[in-house]
Amino acid sequence: QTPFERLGGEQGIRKVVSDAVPCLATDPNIGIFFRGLSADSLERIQVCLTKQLCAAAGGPCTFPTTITYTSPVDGQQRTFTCRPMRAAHQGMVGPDGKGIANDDVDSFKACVQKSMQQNGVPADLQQAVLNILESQRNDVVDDRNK
Ligand code: HEM
Repeated sequence: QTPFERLGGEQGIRKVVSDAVPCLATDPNIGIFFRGLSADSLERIQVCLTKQLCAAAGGPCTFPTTITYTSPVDGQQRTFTCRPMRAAHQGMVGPDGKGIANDDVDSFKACVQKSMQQNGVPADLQQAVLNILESQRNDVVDDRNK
């Protein structure tokens, strides 16, 4: 079985991603970034992150890719092209005027891990997913914070 299959396919991954959102939105470190997002942006991130984890875990997805998602605002279908991690995260400005820092990535990973624990994902599989996230640290952390 691939990690993708063990995670319960795209549906299982989406569940883990969705269940991480309350943690992301209330995290003292990075919550402010997520609370400011429109409902549409929040939905897009979830679909894009699901596709990315699907691809990296051996599933039948590609990333970056164009997604179709249902807008939580009006229920209409929209398309959006998920960007590469560097393009999506560099230059973001938080309340302190700075971009994403190393400990922000730690907080992000902690929220995804908490969600995996809640969803009963086995420890070795949790580690595999965390490794996928970790491998993108350099693209996600703002160059100004290095
Ligand atoms: C390894 C860690 C991370 C991964 C894999 C990841 C993944 C993603 C993905 C797939 C998207 C959507 C791409 C797109 O908009 O085209 C996204 C967007 C975003 N990410 Fe991350 N992310 C990570 C870390 C972080 C951290 C630490 C923050 C902290 C604030 C963050 C904040 C955001 C925000 C605010 C957006 C929305 C950007 C927008 O709508 O313009 N991400 N992320």
